[in-house]
Amino acid sequence: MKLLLLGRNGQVGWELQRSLSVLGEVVALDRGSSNHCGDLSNLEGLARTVREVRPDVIVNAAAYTAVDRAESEPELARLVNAAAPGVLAQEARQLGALLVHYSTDYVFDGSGSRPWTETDVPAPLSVYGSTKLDGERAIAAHCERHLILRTSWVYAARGGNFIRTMLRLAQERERLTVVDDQYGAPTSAELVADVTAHAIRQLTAPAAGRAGLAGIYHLAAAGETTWHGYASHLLGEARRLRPELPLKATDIAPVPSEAFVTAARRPRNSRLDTAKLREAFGLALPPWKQGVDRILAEIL
Ligand SMILES: NC(=O)C1=CN([C@@H]2O[C@H](COP(=O)(O)OP(=O)(O)OC[C@H]3O[C@@H](n4cnc5c(N)ncnc54)[C@H](OP(=O)(O)O)[C@@H]3O)[C@@H](O)[C@H]2O)C=CC1
Ligand SMILES: Cc1cn([C@H]2C[C@H](O)[C@@H](COP(=O)(O)OP(=O)(O)O[C@H]3O[C@@H](C)C(=O)[C@@H](O)[C@H]3O)O2)c(=O)[nH]c1=O
Ligand SMILES: [Mg+2]
Repeated sequence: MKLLLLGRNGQVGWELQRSLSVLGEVVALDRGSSNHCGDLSNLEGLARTVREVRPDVIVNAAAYTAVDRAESEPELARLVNAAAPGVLAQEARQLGALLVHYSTDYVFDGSGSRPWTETDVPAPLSVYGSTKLDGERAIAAHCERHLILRTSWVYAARGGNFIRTMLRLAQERERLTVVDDQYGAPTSAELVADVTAHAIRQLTAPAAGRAGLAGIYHLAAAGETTWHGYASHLLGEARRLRPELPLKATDIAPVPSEAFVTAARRPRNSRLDTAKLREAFGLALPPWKQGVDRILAEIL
């Protein structure tokens, strides 16, 4: 089996280089690759890459993920998050390839407190969320053989994420303010990559009925917290693991969303119901703290 991985240096892309390697030959590209075009803002180049590589599976881990910046750069966000996945879907369909793609809890408006299911109607609050939703729709419209995994609050030992931001801020400031009215589940890039490999294995197995597995699934670690709960847990754990770390922040103040002003609005309810994924693929999803503690041990 031949796999084409786009966005290989992102949080999820980096972990996919590991988890996909047991499935077959992986051609892994980033935007600066010289052998093939891996730049999602170059739609012709992207189509050419798929035609040259002729993969059995395309895994797209590249995306415009700067949530606040997207508010002032909507065209670029839409090109990368919506137009490029549409091109990948058309090319995958031509080849009969499986297209694997990622989306986000930010496609929802965050109303209510019930975990969102795959049949709930998305209504994004931000440019990022809206472009990600358009990407999902472009894929569903052009390529039946797709797997879209909607995940949330992704972190990894490398790359930009909330854990690394909090560890940095806690060394700079005595007091942090963190929102305590947005609920979700921090999910490790490792988990996303491992689940992806399991799902691809099942979707490409010669067994009958695999076609029925295509579609959209919610993938997040088990349990829930708020950004404040997440920050409190990770800084407590950091102190326990490395008492000598110069963490100045002793006060982590919980604040409502209105008190922490950002360019983009974010959903209050980002809980994802993962029953469909667990049942379809026979998987268990670990509690969110398990992955966070593991990555902290790695970072520190
Ligand atoms: N991060 C999160 O919290 C969440 C992410 N997701 C989704 O999961 C997927 C993976 O995200 P994650 O790994 O966390 O994101 P990262 O931001 O860590 O990685 C995204 C990668 O995409 C690359 N990229 C951006 N623009 C282009 C472009 N024009 N051409 C080629 N590559 C490009 C980035 O490269 P560079 O660094 O050079 O810009 C980066 O390597 C995305 O679809 C994202 O929307 C879903 C929910 C939560
Ligand atoms: C840095 C910081 C953030 N916050 C808040 C702002 C926001 O509501 C929340 C998280 O902020 P961040 O900017 O780190 O995270 P954000 O970029 O919103 O993370 C999102 O990224 C995209 C790609 C996704 O798809 C989402 O699932 C989600 O992970 O925490 C504080 O309250 N205090 C702080 O000091
Ligand atoms: Mg961010």
